[in-house]
Amino acid sequence: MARKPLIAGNWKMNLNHLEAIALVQKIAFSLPEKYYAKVDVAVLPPFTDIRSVQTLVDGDKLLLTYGAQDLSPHDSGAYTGDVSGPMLAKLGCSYVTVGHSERREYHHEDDELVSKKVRAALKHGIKPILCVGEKLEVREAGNHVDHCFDQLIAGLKGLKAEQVKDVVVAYEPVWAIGTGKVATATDAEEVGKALRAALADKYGAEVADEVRVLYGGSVKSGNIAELVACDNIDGALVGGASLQADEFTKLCALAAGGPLP
Ligand SMILES: O=C(CO)COP(=O)(O)O
Repeated sequence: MARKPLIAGNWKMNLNHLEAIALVQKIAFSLPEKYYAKVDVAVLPPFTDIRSVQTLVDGDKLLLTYGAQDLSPHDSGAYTGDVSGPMLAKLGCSYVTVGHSERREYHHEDDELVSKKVRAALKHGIKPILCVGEKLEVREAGNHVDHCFDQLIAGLKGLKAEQVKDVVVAYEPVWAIGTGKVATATDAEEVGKALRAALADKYGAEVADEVRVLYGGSVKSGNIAELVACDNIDGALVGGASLQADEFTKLCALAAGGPLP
């Protein structure tokens, strides 16, 4: 089955709402609509920008989608500082990253919490982008596939096969994030293939065939083509390069199979 690639720009803690509007306008201006038939494009701004992005996307009927970088496992209540699935759904979010390595590291999120967040997203019709990936020492010990497998299975805990189809998986080796060190296409495909095999094993071949597996970690216009050419890599979760309109547009066009606009 041909899966439509997804390019999702994880802005992390960058750009205020005015800068967000400017960036989305530039992307919309420079990526002609015809490309969206071949690639899904999403931006994942900080919470404070989402309303502005929603207004722009709705007002100008843009084909670009958007989402958030985190959500609470709870729907509402006394959870100071948190933002819930219903709030994000009301803002029209299509995606939310869950279990990003930066949240696992700086906010001590464990697999149990990650799986609750995955379920919270699905409950409110938002596709979770479940991030998995190993640190350098795990890779050097040769345990990267097992590590990602464990994070995947734990993150999907409690889901029915039908729900798993709506999950996007992102393989992001921690050592490749923001370092300029990209995993080779062979490295990405090795893990992508193993994760899809794990999905087939647990949820059936039909489900495994539908789930998009992205690669993330120093993705740029110069390496996206070889990554999406891999059988089991269906797009990218892009950090730094998603903050520059020209670079992000190029990346999306190349993921769509080109030519450059
Ligand atoms: O963490 C990432 C995306 O979620 C990757 O970040 P970079 O593309 O900046 O390496």
